[in-house]
Amino acid sequence: MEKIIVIKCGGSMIDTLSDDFFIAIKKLQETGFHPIIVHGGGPAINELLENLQIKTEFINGLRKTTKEVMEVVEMVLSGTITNKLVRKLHKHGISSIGVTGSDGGLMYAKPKDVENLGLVGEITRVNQQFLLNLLSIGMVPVISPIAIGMDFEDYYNINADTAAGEVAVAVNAEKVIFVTDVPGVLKDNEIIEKATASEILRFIDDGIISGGMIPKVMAAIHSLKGGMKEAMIVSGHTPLIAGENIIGTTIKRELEAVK
Ligand SMILES: Nc1ncnc2c1ncn2[C@@H]1O[C@H](COP(=O)(O)OP(=O)(O)O)[C@@H](O)[C@H]1O
Ligand SMILES: CC(=O)N[C@@H](CCC(=O)OP(=O)(O)O)C(=O)O
Repeated sequence: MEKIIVIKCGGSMIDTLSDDFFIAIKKLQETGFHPIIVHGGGPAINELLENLQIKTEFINGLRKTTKEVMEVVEMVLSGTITNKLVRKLHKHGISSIGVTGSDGGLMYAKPKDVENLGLVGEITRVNQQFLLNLLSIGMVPVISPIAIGMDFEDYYNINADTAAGEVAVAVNAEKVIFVTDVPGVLKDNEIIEKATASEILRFIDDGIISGGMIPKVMAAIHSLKGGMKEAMIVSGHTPLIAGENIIGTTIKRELEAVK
């Protein structure tokens, strides 16, 4: 299937997404694109953990996930946030369906580093056909980044940027767009409009890119290596289909970027 766009909605801005965002998704569909949404929800998970007085900590941008934390992560991501997004999409006339890694065996994972990160997973397989089937009937899949273990019992917390990158590679997407709370990758408060993978890696080394921006750019680089043409990082307040004038950071493969 052609013209698949993976859109990752960061938890940092899910509650402030404007009608324009959903109108843009509708327009994408009307112009022949097949959007897939992968969502995060870090801030909402933090809030519920705090209310429940469960301690949480991040190691290199990943949440150390005990069994107790995992229950909250699944509750917030696959319960509250997926359904919130699906309702908003339907309100804007977009047929959508919320799925987690368990649905249709969508995403399998193995532990990334049990000792230090507990139930944080590394995706081992994405069921591409399941997603293509949903797209072929005009559905927008809204994916919660929880994956299942090969034993069908364990389940894992996946960083949503990483999940979006893996989904993009699996369905051979044209593009992945990371929608977040900043207007792109910033350097000295200015948006870096275009960058290659190697420039991005240098920005990480130099400390220009840090924290939550790291999994985004790493997922972008992973999907470019997997064959995708370009990845973008944009603000949730930027109209997604402003064509050539879309404001944000575009990351391309090396050869294309120098053209
Ligand atoms: N160079 C950079 N440019 C822009 N944002 C950056 C940069 N380095 C670190 N960040 C941080 O990354 C954050 C976005 O990541 P994150 O908070 O995880 O958002 P989301 O919930 O959308 O995934 C920004 O709010 C900013 O604090
Ligand atoms: C392993 C890991 O860190 N998982 C994330 C999943 C949600 C997420 O990635 O949300 P954002 O996109 O809002 O950051 C977490 O537990 O917060």
